[in-house]
Amino acid sequence: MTDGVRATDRDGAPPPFAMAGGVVRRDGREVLSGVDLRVEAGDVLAVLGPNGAGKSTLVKALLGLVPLAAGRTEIFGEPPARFRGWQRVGYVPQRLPMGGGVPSTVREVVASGRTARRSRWLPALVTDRAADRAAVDRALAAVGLAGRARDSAHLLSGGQQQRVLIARALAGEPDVFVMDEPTAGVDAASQAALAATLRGLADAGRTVVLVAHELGPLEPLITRTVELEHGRVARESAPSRTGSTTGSRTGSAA
Ligand SMILES: Nc1ncnc2c1ncn2[C@@H]1O[C@H](COP(=O)(O)OP(=O)(O)OP(=O)(O)O)[C@@H](O)[C@H]1O
Repeated sequence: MTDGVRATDRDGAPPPFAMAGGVVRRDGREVLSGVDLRVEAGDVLAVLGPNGAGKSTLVKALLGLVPLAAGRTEIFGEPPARFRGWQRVGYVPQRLPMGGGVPSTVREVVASGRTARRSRWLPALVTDRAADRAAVDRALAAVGLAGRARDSAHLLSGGQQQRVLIARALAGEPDVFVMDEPTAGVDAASQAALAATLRGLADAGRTVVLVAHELGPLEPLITRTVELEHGRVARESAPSRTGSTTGSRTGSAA
């Protein structure tokens, strides 16, 4: 492989994410320093590291939500600015964004995960609307919030809001999930439920990138880990599908 960005997988398809020499500066300070990272289809990758190491910045940069000051990154072979397949990517941010002062119900937030699947120009067909409703119902059930669908999302606890955001991503039925600390502030039972959901996604061949401080019950699902320190990849390991670590190395990710 000569170029971390351009290389393709065995089928010739570009990988979900490929970053080469990624640098991000915030307030004139380098918070991501020359990160090389390829995420292959089917990876369940955990991005680990201490507070402030750059984990959230890395996943936002992979998605093009923060610009690179140097280096390159691609989503399914396209730079984020040219990428058009957003229905293939589900992002679970750390917090529920506060939108415009209009309270949204849990169902409305989860249903917004379907938006990228719809045409901007054509009205939704009746069959599309039925598929949307069914996907939203499945997503709500998967995170145990079916009974809270009509509640205001902003009045839920932090852990429940996190589950709403996970459901929003599930509702979009994407190929790739990017989750920023999906277990932060979530009780043990909800973490176990999330682990079961992730197991289903992994078994279905979905790609998952998740940021975590502690893996907890998610640990057995993780196929790769990347550990950041001070904005650099300090360690990379490749635990097996069953979660036991098969190897690790120190240095920059390839
Ligand atoms: N919008 C911003 N403006 C300025 N600095 C920022 C901004 N966002 C993040 N930073 C800084 O970038 C560095 C990396 O932050 P980031 O949130 O990516 O780390 P993290 O590893 O995800 O931390 P945590 O585990 O606490 O969420 C930190 O020093 C942080 O203060």
